[in-house]
Amino acid sequence: MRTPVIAGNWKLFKNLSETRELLQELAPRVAGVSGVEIIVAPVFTALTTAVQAAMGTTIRVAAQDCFWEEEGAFTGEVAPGLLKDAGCSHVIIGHSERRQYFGETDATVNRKIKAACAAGLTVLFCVGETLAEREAGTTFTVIETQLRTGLAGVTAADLQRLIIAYEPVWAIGTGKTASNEQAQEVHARIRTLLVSLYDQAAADALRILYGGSVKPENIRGLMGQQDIDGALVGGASLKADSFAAIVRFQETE
Ligand SMILES: O=C(CO)COP(=O)(O)O
Repeated sequence: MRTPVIAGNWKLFKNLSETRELLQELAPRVAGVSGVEIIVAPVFTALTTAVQAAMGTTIRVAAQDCFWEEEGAFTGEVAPGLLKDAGCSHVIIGHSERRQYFGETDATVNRKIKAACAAGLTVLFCVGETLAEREAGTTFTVIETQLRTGLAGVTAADLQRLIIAYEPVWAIGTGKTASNEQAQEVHARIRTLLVSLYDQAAADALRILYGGSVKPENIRGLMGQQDIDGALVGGASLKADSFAAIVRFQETE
């Protein structure tokens, strides 16, 4: 049985007081939910505030990116060990917005994943195709390359520190969710690839989240799919009510 994961990627939203406020609103709304891992990913400057606000709850805190070196002359970067030191348990790596706007490549994603695992963080490794790639019929080729390169040198032991998030770029912030079937198809193929890269047991244990316009209204259908083990939520994670409703997907009608 894979424990579902519901993660909120707050992107570049929420200052310190808003971070505190959102977590104070969220905590009572998700208290008592068992069997779901809950993660929020605020901006770097709000991480320690979030860690403090989440103390005593089951909510875990993720960073939205990290660097691959632990220290050195790398102005502006944040090391995985520093995230751990700040109280983060998770880090998002390879989000399509970093690939699109900040020059993230499969090779840098790979270095970051290995460094984050070595620092003892759990990685939310994002993959996904653009609309042009889907329309050209290359969805799975693109994702396979992202996975093969991203996971190069990632050991079976490291894999236990990994969660994959499939986020079709065309579904992010557009209100267009992949259909349950479209998402399931890609998730199943990701799992099959993991069997060939590792083994059946490792692939069976790994959580694969879906991301892209996830809302309280569509989470249940997505979670009903065999290979969908949770969600990476953007917009709907910025409000306590909608994020809590997604976390409580087992209870919605
Ligand atoms: O990018 C996402 C999460 O990382 C998805 O964002 P939306 O839920 O706003 O589409």
